[in-house]
Amino acid sequence: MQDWFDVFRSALLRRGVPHATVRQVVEEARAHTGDSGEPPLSAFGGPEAYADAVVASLTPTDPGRTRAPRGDVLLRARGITKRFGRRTVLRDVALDVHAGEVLAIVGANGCGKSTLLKICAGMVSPDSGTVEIAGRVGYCPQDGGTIEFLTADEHFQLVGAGRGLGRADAREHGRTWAGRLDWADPGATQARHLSGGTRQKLNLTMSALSEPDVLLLDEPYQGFDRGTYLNFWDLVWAWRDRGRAVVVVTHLLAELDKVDTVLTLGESR
Ligand SMILES: Nc1ncnc2c1ncn2[C@@H]1O[C@H](COP(=O)(O)OP(=O)(O)OP(=O)(O)O)[C@@H](O)[C@H]1O
Repeated sequence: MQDWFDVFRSALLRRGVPHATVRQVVEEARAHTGDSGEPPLSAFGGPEAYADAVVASLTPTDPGRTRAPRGDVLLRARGITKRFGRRTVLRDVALDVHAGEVLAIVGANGCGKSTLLKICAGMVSPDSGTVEIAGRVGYCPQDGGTIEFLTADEHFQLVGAGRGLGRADAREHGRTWAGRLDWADPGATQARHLSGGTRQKLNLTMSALSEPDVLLLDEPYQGFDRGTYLNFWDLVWAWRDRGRAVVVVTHLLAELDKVDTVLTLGESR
């Protein structure tokens, strides 16, 4: 039987996608399934339909399409350079994200997407450059971020305390956000017993719970089933419509029609 990625590659070439782009898209799809362990058929659906979605996302969107009006810049980064040892991962990167804007960071594996997000979140220091944030920041990591022996409710209480919520209020807010991600009963299960996708729901719920002005999301949908994945984008658009600035690191080029702005690392914006 032909490999899913071979069929996908042929489907993209048949649709006239340039070879270099096909290579990048296939590599990114492979990386996504490699990271999540999910088979490509369940992650992306059929290769022909996914090729259609990728082609649609690569086609310039209708400029008349309605977008929420943009407000002030809530996240501004300038001259961000980061080296690990002798390798320069980020060189002079600049970024503006406005209130009411969703920006995607894309690029090849290892180009520094997660590093840039951590620098914006204040978790990693750049070698040079500045980050200015207006308001509160929420950060959802690609993995980790939960505490093994705490229950979901205890996570909500911990994060809620940071914004002055009492325990009961924090639990209620957390459960409401979890419900929007199809997670009906977060309650008393310790994080170590949650599936990978449910841990990501916990991470995302904690990011939302702090009611941030700027949301930094590092491939937050790993392990989500299709319904939760769609709910995730509804949430992102609801945040945008409420004037939040949202940054999503993604491997999936078919998502790019869901965002307002794309920053491709390694190229100018
Ligand atoms: N703490 C660290 N120490 C040394 N090298 C690091 C560290 N963090 C990241 N790197 C390296 O920096 C490069 C960029 O990593 P980063 O995780 O930011 O890339 P990415 O674009 O998010 O990758 P992916 O698409 O695979 O998630 C990689 O080569 C990685 O190995």
